[in-house]
Amino acid sequence: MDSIIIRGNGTLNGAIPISGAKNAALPLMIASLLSSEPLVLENVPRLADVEALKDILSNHGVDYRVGGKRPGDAVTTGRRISFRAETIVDTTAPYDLVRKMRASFWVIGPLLARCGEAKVSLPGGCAIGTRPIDLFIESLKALGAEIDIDAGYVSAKAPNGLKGAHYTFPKVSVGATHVMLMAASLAQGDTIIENAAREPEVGDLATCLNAMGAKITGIGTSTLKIQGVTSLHGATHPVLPDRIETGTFAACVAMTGGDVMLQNARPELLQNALDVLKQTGTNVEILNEGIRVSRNGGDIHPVDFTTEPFPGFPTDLQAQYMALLTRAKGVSHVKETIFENRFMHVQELARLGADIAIDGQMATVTGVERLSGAPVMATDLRASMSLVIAGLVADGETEVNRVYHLDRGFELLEEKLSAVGADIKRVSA
Ligand SMILES: CC(=O)N[C@H]1[C@@H](OP(=O)(O)OP(=O)(O)OC[C@H]2O[C@@H](n3ccc(=O)[nH]c3=O)[C@H](O)[C@@H]2O)O[C@H](CO)[C@@H](O)[C@@H]1O
Ligand SMILES: C=C(OP(=O)(O)O)C(=O)O
Repeated sequence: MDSIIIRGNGTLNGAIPISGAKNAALPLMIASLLSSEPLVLENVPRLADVEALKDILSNHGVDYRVGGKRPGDAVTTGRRISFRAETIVDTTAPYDLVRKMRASFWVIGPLLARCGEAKVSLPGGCAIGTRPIDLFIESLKALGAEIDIDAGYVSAKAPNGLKGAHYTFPKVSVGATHVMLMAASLAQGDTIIENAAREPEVGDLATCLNAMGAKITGIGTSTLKIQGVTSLHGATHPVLPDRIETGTFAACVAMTGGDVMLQNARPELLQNALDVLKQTGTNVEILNEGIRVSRNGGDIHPVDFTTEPFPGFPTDLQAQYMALLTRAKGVSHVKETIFENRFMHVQELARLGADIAIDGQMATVTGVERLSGAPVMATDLRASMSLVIAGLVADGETEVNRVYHLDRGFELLEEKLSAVGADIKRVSA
């Protein structure tokens, strides 16, 4: 099995191109199930999750073609992929395919809306909490679906089509909002979704659906209004830049010091996280080309933050920022409110010399003078990345195992970090 070897070796300098967002690309790809015409996505990142979803969509009858980048496109890493679901050949998403990735469960929305039925295995995904599906079930029932859960599968039926409804989510859910948006786009009549997730990836999906002929208003707010239409057509849509990758590389530079331009990054997608970064003493400059992050010596200041739904601090950056704070001059507090089990990186950061105490949802991070390299492994994607960040300044060699987690969500990780001066390489055992 591959591992990543990092040697702490000083500052990072240069430029890193930001890829298309994993968490936008996945629901956009799933939206291709809603139309018999091609949905062309640009700037699709090369990630294990994208590959896994291609297999799942193929099983339903989606034909995909990978094209080159657009002429003149500044992004060198993304791809243009055309997805076409001319006919849906199978409305079942089997366990073997769905277990690899949580988002694959979301096919339930478009399959149900287009075919009147779907049978989807209960999902897998990052081991960060129990991750129930009650909000999906309740919101689809509000649209008139009949739902049955048996033998690890959710079977949904709407033989006479879905009907528009007024539904208020009792809790903000990104995935359940994606699914309800897709389902309501092809429902009869109007739907109002209240307490919808406002994450930029939800807005990206809604914008793409509108380009396909959907009628969605309120994009970017917590109230989405959808006028159902009878069919959707093809469209071309660029995947949003990855705000989590942006925040992650920003944390790398804050950790090592140096000066890096995050090309194509968009500050409005992670304002809260950039504000927290500034409080650590890191410079953040917004330029036409992207976001420039620099820190020239001096201490990392301690800071307190709490994860919250957008526009709050994203849970998907919690582990990476915690890694940064392990080297702060003083005590920081990190509160995780989205997932109940998202401190799995703490134990591994401790192996590198970090001083972190956990009490329920709160982690107290006491900065240390020095981290020292060791073999480590994490149980999820962002946790793995926190170990890479710590490894960038640790003395000696840090070996991060279970690299398949990183491959789910960080495109060309070693290439991008090596290009700005990090000593990082992948080795096969
Ligand atoms: C592929 C993708 O985009 N994944 C992101 C998505 O995950 P995902 O869409 O799975 O996360 P949700 O927003 O649904 O989860 C938020 C909270 O709601 C709870 N919940 C969710 C659904 C449900 O039916 N019942 C319920 O109780 C979850 O357990 C969690 O506590 O948003 C998360 C929160 O920003 C991110 O960390 C993930 O990276
Ligand atoms: C938690 C994540 O992904 P997933 O929802 O696919 O598990 C993530 O991207 O950090």
